[in-house]
Amino acid sequence: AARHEVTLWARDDTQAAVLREQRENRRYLPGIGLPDALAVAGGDPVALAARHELVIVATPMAGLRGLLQALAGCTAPLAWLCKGFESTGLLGHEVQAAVAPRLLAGALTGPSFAQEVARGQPTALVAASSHRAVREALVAAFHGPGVRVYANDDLPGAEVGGAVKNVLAIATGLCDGLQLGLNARAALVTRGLAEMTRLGVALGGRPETFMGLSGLGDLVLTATGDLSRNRQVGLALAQGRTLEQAVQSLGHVAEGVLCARTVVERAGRLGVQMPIASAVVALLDGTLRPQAAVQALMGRDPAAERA
Ligand SMILES: NC(=O)C1=CN([C@@H]2O[C@H](COP(=O)(O)OP(=O)(O)OC[C@H]3O[C@@H](n4cnc5c(N)ncnc54)[C@H](O)[C@@H]3O)[C@@H](O)[C@H]2O)C=CC1
Ligand SMILES: O=C(CO)COP(=O)(O)O
Repeated sequence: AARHEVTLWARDDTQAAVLREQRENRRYLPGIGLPDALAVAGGDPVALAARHELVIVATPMAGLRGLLQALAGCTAPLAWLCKGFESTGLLGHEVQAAVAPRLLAGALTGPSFAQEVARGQPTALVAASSHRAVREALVAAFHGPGVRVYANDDLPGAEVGGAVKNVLAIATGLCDGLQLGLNARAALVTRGLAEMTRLGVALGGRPETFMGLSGLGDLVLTATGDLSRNRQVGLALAQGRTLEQAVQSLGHVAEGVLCARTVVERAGRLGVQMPIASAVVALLDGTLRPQAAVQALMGRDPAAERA
């Protein structure tokens, strides 16, 4: 908003009025004032999008389909921020191909806790899209003193990284909550990266994407940073809380909880092995206790180290 004319759109008109009056999102981003220059609107998103040069969709995965459907005729470049698989089993670009194939679209992703971005702390992101116009619009809008934006045309790879790291952050939260040690955490992150890469390549991503900001970068941030909601779920489960309690006390979306099963099912259909993600599914289901999950992962047969 310091460099461009920006409108924040809220799907609920009452909420838009509250944001306009309080200049703060007290429920979801407390303590961070909205810049004076930022306009806040409710109403029709289609008419609003038609008056802007770039559209950013900042819903959870569950809200992406509806908004893309509404904005299907939009001619401005559009990018979503959500990271996960939809409950149908689709990634964001697959949802878009189904409901709004003509959009010039992509994802803005990478290691970026919202609170730190909002405070202007240094952050590096990835503008992922097969469309050059989208990559360039995202770099032009966001690249600046506080944010570096790298362009990548591998949208499937960037999306798999953002989705799978959430599931792996639940595992590392559990690992740390159970005090299994720093060796165990490093092993989980590294072998988790191998799982992410295997699935991502099978879904059309390029191997090097997983070594970049949207893969390794976001995995390191989310698996080790206590601001992560997915990691917090793992920590809460380690304290003996039920999944319901862990999710309720969070008060925010934890996409890894919602898509862990989908990740493992899609991997299964492609013949991709994901032992850590599978253990997370069993832990979330309550069919495996944490100690049994550790034994199961450590008891696997020896294997050659490769992705
Ligand atoms: N918070 C963070 O640091 C980051 C979050 N993300 C991703 O962005 C997405 C949203 O995350 P947050 O805003 O942090 O979650 P949040 O739980 O803090 O806020 C969710 C927001 O989405 C709205 N919402 C909920 N269901 C909706 C629906 N069906 N349709 C439209 N809007 C809906 C809520 O009213 C609320 O404003 C997630 O996919 C998350 O993985 C990505 C990068 C960083
Ligand atoms: O994606 C994120 C940081 O890049 C936020 O992760 P959480 O959703 O686990 O908080």
